[in-house]
Amino acid sequence: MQQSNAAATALYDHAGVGSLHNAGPAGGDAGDAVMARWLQSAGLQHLASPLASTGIDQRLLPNLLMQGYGAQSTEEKQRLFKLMRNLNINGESGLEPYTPTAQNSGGPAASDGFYSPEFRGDLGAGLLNLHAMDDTELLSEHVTPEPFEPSLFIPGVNKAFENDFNATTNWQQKEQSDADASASLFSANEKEISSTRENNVAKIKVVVRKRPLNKKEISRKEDDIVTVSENALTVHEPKLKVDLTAYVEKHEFCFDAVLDENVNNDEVYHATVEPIIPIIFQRTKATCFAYGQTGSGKTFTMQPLPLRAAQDLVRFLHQPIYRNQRFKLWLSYFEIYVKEVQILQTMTGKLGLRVLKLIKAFWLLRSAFVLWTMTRFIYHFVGANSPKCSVTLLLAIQGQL
Ligand SMILES: Nc1ncnc2c1ncn2[C@@H]1O[C@H](COP(=O)(O)OP(=O)(O)OP(=O)(O)O)[C@@H](O)[C@H]1O
Repeated sequence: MQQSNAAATALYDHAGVGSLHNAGPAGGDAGDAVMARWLQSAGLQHLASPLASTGIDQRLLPNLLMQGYGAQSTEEKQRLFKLMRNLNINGESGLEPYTPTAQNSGGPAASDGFYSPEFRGDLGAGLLNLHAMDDTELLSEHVTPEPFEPSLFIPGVNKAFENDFNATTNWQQKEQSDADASASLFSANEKEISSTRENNVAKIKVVVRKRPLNKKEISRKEDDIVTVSENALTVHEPKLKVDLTAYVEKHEFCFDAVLDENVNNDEVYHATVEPIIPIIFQRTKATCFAYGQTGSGKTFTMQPLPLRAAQDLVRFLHQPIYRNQRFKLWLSYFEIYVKEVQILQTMTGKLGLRVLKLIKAFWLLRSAFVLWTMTRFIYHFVGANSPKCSVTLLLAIQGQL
């Protein structure tokens, strides 16, 4: 490596005195000599003479080399690749940046040379500097979690969403109170915050749940390629460079919440459905659905949610504040299979409540069936081409879209 750097430096130095690139399109003796020394440094001197005899524009030679011109074996191609990388095309190796010398300042401009943008452009087609690639290009934009509006009636129920909201608004309140202790100003500010809150209520909350590797995947010794941190998950995608070295490309995605493989179904309920139950009592519509590849855990995740939601709904209906508001509980099951919607059962009022208690035992089986068909439907129309990933998306929607 040391050797090839030295050769690259030689090539670089010669650029200043008009050797390789200043030799013009037809090349020159000095340019040939530098090229030969450079190739020799990697034990590839045998590639120099065929190239020199071609009469090809010297500036195209590195590009041709990278395309395999002259090199026979994979090992030779790999050596060429390393050699080219050490040329510091992107200014990232140990070489100093090119500064035009007094000698060349009067001659052809540096921009015409080996390191010129024009030349780099030529190299670009054949030389892909993977080390210079910026993985962050693949990062999604940072998404600031937007909470649901907490219920006005049942403080404390919207724990998860309220925590999110408090995190974003606490600093505003603190700054304001520090700056001005005046109660009237504070209350004006509170009004402002409250109106901002009303205008900025997120209508959709997206939660991702990662499932653990299953027995089959473990027995096949598959890697767990998803890691979770706070509200982001990273997919570690194994890839191969052009020189066949393995590397891992990271793709990071942000969501309102990301639940790792250790969370239980109760925690899923707390993070997704529980906060939207009180919202229903504000006469707002709420929906929760799951999306994900087959086997990613949609049924496992969704199955316990309707029962938990029904328990909370009944509990709310019995609270004094709602008891006299003539709320009706109306349950219906329907199956969506391909293009057909079939209503399985509908119940209203007190009958609904009574039947709800009776069917508790059958609830799990029935909801699993309905959710299974629903998710199959969603998968069929939306997810057929999605990449394999062991995560389930839970979309908790409040209000009318
Ligand atoms: N978080 C989890 N923890 C433990 N096991 C899980 C988890 N999520 C899913 N599983 C298991 O993974 C398997 C597949 O899950 P599930 O049937 O829910 O997937 P699915 O997305 O509904 O698949 P399909 O779309 O084919 O119906 C099941 O055996 C389930 O028990």
